[in-house]
Amino acid sequence: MTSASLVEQEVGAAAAAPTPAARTRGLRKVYGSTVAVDRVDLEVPEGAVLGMLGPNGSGKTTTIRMLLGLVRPTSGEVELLGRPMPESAGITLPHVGALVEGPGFHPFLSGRENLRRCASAEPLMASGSIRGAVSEALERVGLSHAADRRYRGYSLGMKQRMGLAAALLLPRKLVVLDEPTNGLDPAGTREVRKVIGELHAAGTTVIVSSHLLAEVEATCTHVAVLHRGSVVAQGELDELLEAGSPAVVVSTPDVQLALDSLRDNGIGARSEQDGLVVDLVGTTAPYVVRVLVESGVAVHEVHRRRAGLEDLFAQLTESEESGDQE
Ligand SMILES: Nc1ncnc2c1ncn2[C@@H]1O[C@H](COP(=O)(O)OP(=O)(O)OP(=O)(O)O)[C@@H](O)[C@H]1O
Repeated sequence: MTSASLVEQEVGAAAAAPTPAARTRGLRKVYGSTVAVDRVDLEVPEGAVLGMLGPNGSGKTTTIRMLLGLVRPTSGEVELLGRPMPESAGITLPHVGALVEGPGFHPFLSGRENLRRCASAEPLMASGSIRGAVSEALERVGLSHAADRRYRGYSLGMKQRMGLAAALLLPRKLVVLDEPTNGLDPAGTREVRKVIGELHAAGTTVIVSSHLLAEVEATCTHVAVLHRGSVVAQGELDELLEAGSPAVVVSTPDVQLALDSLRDNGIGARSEQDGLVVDLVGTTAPYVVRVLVESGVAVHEVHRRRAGLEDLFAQLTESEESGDQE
């Protein structure tokens, strides 16, 4: 291959690299003596559903606010849809739907009237589409029945649904939801899950912060775990779960014999509901099976155990002197 064609190939590869929907570099926010966010390098691929996880006070909301240009970083950079924030807010934000704390609806207007006001303020909304878009958004979040009641009388969950409806008024490239299931009943939580699934299917990138690990595990393709203002893990959910605490589950009637022989060989194991869980730290599955078989243990089945998000989260955030501000 000539050097010219090599250069062409490299240029082509660089041009083909997709721009992340959101990216931060060295993001930091300090409030007085509190470092709310520190050295955060976040990368949210286009089309991903990224779950932002972290204990209370770990910096999720502050990071989201900086992404949206609502809070100016002390230092570091934010790019949203390939453009710097907050400088490009005017161009970028019409393509971004956001549910963040305190959406500021008018208490004496109905839900429908409030959403009409939001819709008329949307630069990309054609005035002839407002009526239909508002009804559709109300329907999607399950608020149609209460649409003509005053916002003031809405419950916390209904107010949360209104915020979500405002984020969904238009097709967006990116939707950012800060704790969208806060205050919602189980039906509301299921609806949020459904909405996230629909957004994902339509190719919209979603960033969602949550305390509900099961929700994140069920809805997200990627996760970023924050701890004390810093990202301690991020990437594809499946890959992170594969990498976390490798173990195999062994089905055997000879549990005690198995535990004894593994212990004698320096291998960690414990009996759990679904079988004998053997840690693969410093050992391999074939070696474990050999030890068991040579000790006379009847091995009926062996399968790899994937760590749950809850285990991974605990490993990452319950460090030594973890003084989390719960
Ligand atoms: N406006 C502010 N002024 C002073 N301190 C702030 C401000 N906003 C956030 N903080 C502090 O920054 C840290 C991170 O807060 P943040 O709200 O980003 O965390 P979080 O992960 O969203 O928490 P939670 O899960 O409780 O909502 C906390 O110590 C918080 O007290």
